[in-house]
Amino acid sequence: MKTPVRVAVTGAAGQIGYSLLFRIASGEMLGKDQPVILQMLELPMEKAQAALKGVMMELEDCAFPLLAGMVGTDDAEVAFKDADIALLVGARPRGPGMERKDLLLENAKIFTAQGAALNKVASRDVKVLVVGNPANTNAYIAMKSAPDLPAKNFTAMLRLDHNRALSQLANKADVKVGDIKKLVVWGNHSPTMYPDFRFATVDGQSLKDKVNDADWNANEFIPKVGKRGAAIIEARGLSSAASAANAAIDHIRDWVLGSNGEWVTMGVPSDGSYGIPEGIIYGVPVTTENGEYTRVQGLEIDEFSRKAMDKTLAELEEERAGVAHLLG
Ligand SMILES: NC(=O)C1=CN([C@@H]2O[C@H](COP(=O)(O)OP(=O)(O)OC[C@H]3O[C@@H](n4cnc5c(N)ncnc54)[C@H](O)[C@@H]3O)[C@@H](O)[C@H]2O)C=CC1
Ligand SMILES: O=C([O-])CC(=O)C(=O)O
Repeated sequence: MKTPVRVAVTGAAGQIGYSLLFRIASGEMLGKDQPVILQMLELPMEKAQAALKGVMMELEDCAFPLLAGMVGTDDAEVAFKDADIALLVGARPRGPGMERKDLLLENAKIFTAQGAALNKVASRDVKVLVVGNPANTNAYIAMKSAPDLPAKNFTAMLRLDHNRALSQLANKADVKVGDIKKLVVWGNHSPTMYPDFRFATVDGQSLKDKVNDADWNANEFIPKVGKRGAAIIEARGLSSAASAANAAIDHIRDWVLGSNGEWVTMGVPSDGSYGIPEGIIYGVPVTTENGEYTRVQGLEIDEFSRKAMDKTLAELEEERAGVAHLLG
């Protein structure tokens, strides 16, 4: 039997938490032979703690053989103690008519405190995925608040956007979603993101050539992927939860277990490539192996793409400036 992996999940009693925890405990994230200990954080409020207790009772009732232990707490330093993986989900979600950056200042405080707690007590190799919005800038805040941890361990979730783009492309080109390779979503998890299928292939053939519709790309595909979160809120009255949890599982699974040479999109601190200033958490294509991600380098950036990538970068720089005063 393998040593259990400690997985911290914040916002554990929320909608995404409810879709996420059971799948982690069943082995869908780290493998069917990997025991896990769930370390769950919720707000120090009676209602949130009671809801967390209920979730833990249900986890118990599933009798998951891989669930080697559970902790439920309102103290970040307890939740993050020796954590190998930290899924930072807990934050206020947006409602109708809001943009994700409207949540910036409200949610920023959470990520300064949680970054500091991770810095103090988590495993030095902790892999952090920020889901709470605005995800890229929250990941940046957590990273800056954890100076003793490697910056590369802080990532933001662009995988839901990547998966959304895959499905739209599969429909348009009438191909199987699983056959599409080499897709990327550049930038911020916001409507400025740039889903880019210029390099994508299906069975080794160019997907761009197959689609061959620049108007659809610019005027339907890109805005549809960018605004999908809002469309879900409009339809459901609540923001995406099951698909967000699914993307979080995809992100961590690939980071830990490897992507077998396939490209996946992760929001990671920039190394300066593609004209993205160092440190900005920006969606880029990566491959993953042995628990590490490697950027896909050297892709050609044409004029249309440069413009789109600069636009989403400008938004991230604006968000960063908006929280600079919190980072001392
Ligand atoms: N990056 C992405 O692709 C996506 C991000 N999101 C974001 O994920 C976040 C969570 O969404 P939902 O689960 O739908 O919201 P929710 O409101 O159902 O759950 C959030 C939970 O977090 C808890 N919480 C709030 N502050 C906390 C703190 N400081 N520490 C611990 N727990 C805390 C709340 O009590 C609540 O139970 C939101 O910010 C949402 O916008 C949602 C979908 C996709
Ligand atoms: O749109 C939202 O606020 C929730 C989210 O991030 C998404 O579904 O992409």
